[in-house]
Amino acid sequence: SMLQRLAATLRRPAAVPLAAAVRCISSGSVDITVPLNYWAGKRWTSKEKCNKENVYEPATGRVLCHLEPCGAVEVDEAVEAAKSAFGHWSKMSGMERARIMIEAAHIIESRREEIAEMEVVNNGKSITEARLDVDSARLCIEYYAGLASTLAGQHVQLPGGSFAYTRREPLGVCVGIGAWNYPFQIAAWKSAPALACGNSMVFKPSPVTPVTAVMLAEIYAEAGAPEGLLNVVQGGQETGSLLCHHPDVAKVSFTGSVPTGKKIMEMASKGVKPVTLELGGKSPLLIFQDSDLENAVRGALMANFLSQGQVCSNGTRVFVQKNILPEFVEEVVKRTRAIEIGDPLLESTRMGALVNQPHLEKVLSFVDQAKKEGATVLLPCILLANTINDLNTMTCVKEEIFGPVMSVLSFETEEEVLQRANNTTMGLAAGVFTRDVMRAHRVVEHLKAGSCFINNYNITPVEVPFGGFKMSGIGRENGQVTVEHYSQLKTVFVEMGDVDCLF
Ligand SMILES: NC(=O)c1ccc[n+]([C@@H]2O[C@H](COP(=O)([O-])OP(=O)(O)OC[C@H]3O[C@@H](n4cnc5c(N)ncnc54)[C@H](O)[C@@H]3O)[C@@H](O)[C@H]2O)c1
Repeated sequence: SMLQRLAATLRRPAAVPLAAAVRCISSGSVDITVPLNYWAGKRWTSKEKCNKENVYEPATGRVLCHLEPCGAVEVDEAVEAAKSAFGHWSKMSGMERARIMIEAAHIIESRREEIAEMEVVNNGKSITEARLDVDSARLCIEYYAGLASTLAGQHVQLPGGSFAYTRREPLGVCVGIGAWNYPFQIAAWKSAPALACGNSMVFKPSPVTPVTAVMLAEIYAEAGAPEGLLNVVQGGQETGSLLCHHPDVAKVSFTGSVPTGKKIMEMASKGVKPVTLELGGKSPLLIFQDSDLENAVRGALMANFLSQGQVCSNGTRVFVQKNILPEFVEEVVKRTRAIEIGDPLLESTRMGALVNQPHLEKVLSFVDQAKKEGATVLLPCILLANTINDLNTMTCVKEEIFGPVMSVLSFETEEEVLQRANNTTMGLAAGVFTRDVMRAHRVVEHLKAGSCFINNYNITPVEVPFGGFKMSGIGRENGQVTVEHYSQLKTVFVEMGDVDCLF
C-alpha cells in the first residue's frame, strides 16, 4: 500500500507529496517534515524558526513534527493572499464556484484513506472514525457546492414603478479557528459555506493538530481554486489573536472552549466583526422507562465514547428513569467493557488515544474527584451518582470533561429531569429516548439546547444546522441557514420617477 500511496502522490503533480515524507503508516513510525503553513498556493517554513514547538502523536507520545507558529508578518501575508483570491472568487458565479468545490470533494474521496491516516496519527482517534470525519468533510463541501448557485436576492416592488432589490454578497476574508478534536472536518465545515458564499479564508488549526488542514487547502488549490482561497497559518493564541484583530478580516468563525470563545468575541467586537462560535457543552441524555433499552444503551455509548469522548456535543449526563436504572447500568457496563481499545490505526480498534498526556491527566483527575465526591465508579469511564444531593454539586456533572467519562444519574419524573437537564450554563445538545411520541416532542420543546435528538444521539448530517444555545455558542454551522452567517445583504433602491424633494 506504500507503493499505491506513492503512485497516488505522483498522480497529483500540483500537491506537495506529503506521503513521501512519511516512511510507513503505522503508529510510532511517522515523521512529517513538510512545512505546515500554507498561503498563496505554497507551503512555507516560518521566518521565526526559534519558536518551533513539538507536535506529538497521541498513540505513542512520539514527536510527529514541529509547529512553526506564524507571527504578524506571516499572518499579514496569508491575509493578503486571501484578499487577492477574494477578488477573483467573489466575482465568479455560484455555478463556477460549485464546480471547483465538487472537484475538491472528488479529490477528498480519492484521498480518503491517506487523509484519515494522517488524522489518526495526529489526533489519536480510530481509523474507522477518521474515515467518517473525512466523509463528513466531503459531504459538507458537496452540500454547499449545491447551495452556491441558489444564492440570490429578492425583488421588491415600490410605488410608481420604482423597486428595490437585494444582493446576497460575501463578507470578504473570513478567519476560521479550529479545535483539535475534528481537525479536518472543522476545516471543511468552516471553509465550505464560506467559500460557497464567495469568501476566502485564513484557517488556523489547533497547534495540537496542525497536519490535515493544510491538506484541505492543497486540495482546493488542486481542484482549481484561485491561489490564496484557503490559507493555513499555524500557531496558538498569539497567532489566533493576530487574525482576530486583523483589519482586513471580515469575520471570525471559531470552534473551541467557552473561555476562548469569549475572548474571540471580545477581540472581534473591536472591529465590529460578526462571529460564529461553536463552543463546549455538558449535554443531557434522558432515558425514560418506556425506551427501547437496547437502542437507549447504544445511544448512550454514541453520546459518550466517539473520538475518545472528546466531542463537544457529547451527552455526558445520562439521566435514566429509576425503574430501569439497574438494567441500563448492567447493559451499558457490559458493552463498554467490550469496546476494543488500542492502536488507532488497527481496523479492530474502536477507541484510540486521548489527544495528549496533560489532557489524559486532566480527564483522570475528574474521575478521582468524582470518587471523592461520592460517585460509584463502575468502570474508569462510567460514574454513577448516588444521591440527588451529589448531583447538584458533583464536578463531573457540572463541568465539561472532554474525555470518555459518562455520568449516569437517576430520575423519577419528567418535570424533575427537565429541570435538572436544563440546569447548566451550556446548551449545545440534548437527547431523549422514549417510545411515547407525545412525550418525545414535549420534552424536546422544553430542552434548552441547539441540537436535540429523539431516539438517537450524535448524528450530524451536514444538511441540518448545528450549534448551541446559551454559552455553547452563537450562529450555526451546516444547513441552509449558515449561508446567512457567511454573507450579507445589500439593498438597492431604484427610483423610476422624479425625486420627491421636501426642500
Ligand atoms: N461546538 C463545537 O462545534 C465544538 C467542536 C469541537 C470542540 N469544541 C470545544 O472545544 C474545546 C476543546 O478544544 P480546544 O482545547 O482546542 O479549545 P481551545 O479553546 O483551547 O482552542 C481552540 C482554538 O482557539 C485557539 N486559541 C486559543 N486561545 C486563543 C486566543 N486568545 N485568541 C485566538 N485563538 C485562540 C487555539 O489555538 C485553538 O486553535 C472543548 O470545550 C469543546 O467542547 C466545540
